[in-house]
Amino acid sequence: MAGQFIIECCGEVISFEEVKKRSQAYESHDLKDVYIISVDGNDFIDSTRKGSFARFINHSCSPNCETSKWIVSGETRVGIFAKQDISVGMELTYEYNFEWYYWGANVRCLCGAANCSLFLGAKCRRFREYNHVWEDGDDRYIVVDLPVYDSTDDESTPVISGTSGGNEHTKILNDGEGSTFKLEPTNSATKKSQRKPKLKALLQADVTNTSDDKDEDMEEGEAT
Ligand SMILES: C[S@@+](CC[C@H](N)C(=O)[O-])C[C@H]1O[C@@H](n2cnc3c(N)ncnc32)[C@H](O)[C@@H]1O
Repeated sequence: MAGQFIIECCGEVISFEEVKKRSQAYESHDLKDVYIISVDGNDFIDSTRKGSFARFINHSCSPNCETSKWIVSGETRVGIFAKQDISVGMELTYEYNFEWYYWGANVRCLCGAANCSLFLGAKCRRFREYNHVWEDGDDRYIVVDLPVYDSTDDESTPVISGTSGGNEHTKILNDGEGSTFKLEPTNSATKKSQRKPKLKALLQADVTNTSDDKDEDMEEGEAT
């Protein structure tokens, strides 16, 4: 049912400084998936090593769920809520609003939506600045020669530091732009000089709906 609470995003609550350290560590372990959500730019939820099942929800450009921040007993919590009626067996998805803090391999979006942006984070400013060339008098982008990571290439789940079921993350930030655009693969000679891929993007909860002082129990307990 639309508006229904589904699950809380739980994990380790960490600072941006810690996000940077962990992102580098995850990168060094060749962990490609991102499991870090920005709560407010200061606090981040990292569910790479521990967290709720929300960590397994994939992104879609046409999602059936959305994230929402709630203040519960003075503490900011992030929940996943249904945007529409969802039938049993349907995959849950939400819009990641990926943002890039560092340049890295681009992740091809596999959501399959008609309005798909083709790459995770394709709407954010840094992605566009790095990957696209503006055409004169045109507001479209041209995708240049990009390293692409396809998450379906991963056959096994990485293990981090002796923990089981480890996953990877890096970071994010919302773009706040939300413009629609078209991407055109090309081998254009206008390609920018290739920068060495370092870290990748982070993902942030869509925090458009903050509900204050709701003493709602979101069932999953406190973030660890
Ligand atoms: C929070 S995890 C989602 C769960 C992850 N797919 C898993 O199996 O553990 C986020 C990562 O999943 C992958 N992912 C999520 N949505 C995707 C999409 N629409 N297209 C491609 N990869 C996606 C990306 O690698 C992303 O960094």
